[in-house]
Amino acid sequence: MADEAIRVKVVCRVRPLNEKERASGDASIVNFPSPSCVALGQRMYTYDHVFQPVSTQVEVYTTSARPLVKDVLSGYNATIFAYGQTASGKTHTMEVYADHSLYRTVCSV
Ligand SMILES: Nc1ncnc2c1ncn2[C@@H]1O[C@H](COP(=O)(O)OP(=O)(O)OP(=O)(O)O)[C@@H](O)[C@H]1O
Repeated sequence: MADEAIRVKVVCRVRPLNEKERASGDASIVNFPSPSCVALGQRMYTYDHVFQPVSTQVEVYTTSARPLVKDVLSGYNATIFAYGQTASGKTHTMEVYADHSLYRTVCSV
C-alpha cells in the first residue's frame, strides 16, 4: 500500500527513567535496534517511528503532529491520541510545552 494511503500511524515514545526509579537503582531494559523498532529482551516491536528517551517535545511534535495540523488547516479531519500505562508519559507528550522553541514551531505550523 502506498504510504499516503495509510491513514493510521502509530509511534512509540519511551520516557527516561525518573528520579525515583533512578534512586531505587532501576535500569531500563529497552533497546532501540532501529529508528522504528523497540526491543524488550528478545521481543521486538515495530512502529512507524520510535522516540527514544532523549527525544524532545519539538521532535515529537514535528514528526507526529505537525503534518496533521497542516491537514486540519486544509479542511481535513485528524485525531491524535496517546495510549499507555499510567505514568508512561501521555500527558507530558500531549501537553507539555517545555521550551519556547516548540511554541514558535506550533505558531508557525
Ligand atoms: N519524555 C519525558 N521526559 C521527561 N519526563 C517525562 C517524560 N515523559 C513523562 N515524564 C514525566 O513522567 C511523569 C509521568 O508522566 P505523565 O504524567 O505524562 O504520564 P501519564 O501517562 O499521563 O500518566 P497517567 O496515565 O497516570 O495520567 C511526569 O512526572 C512527567 O513529567
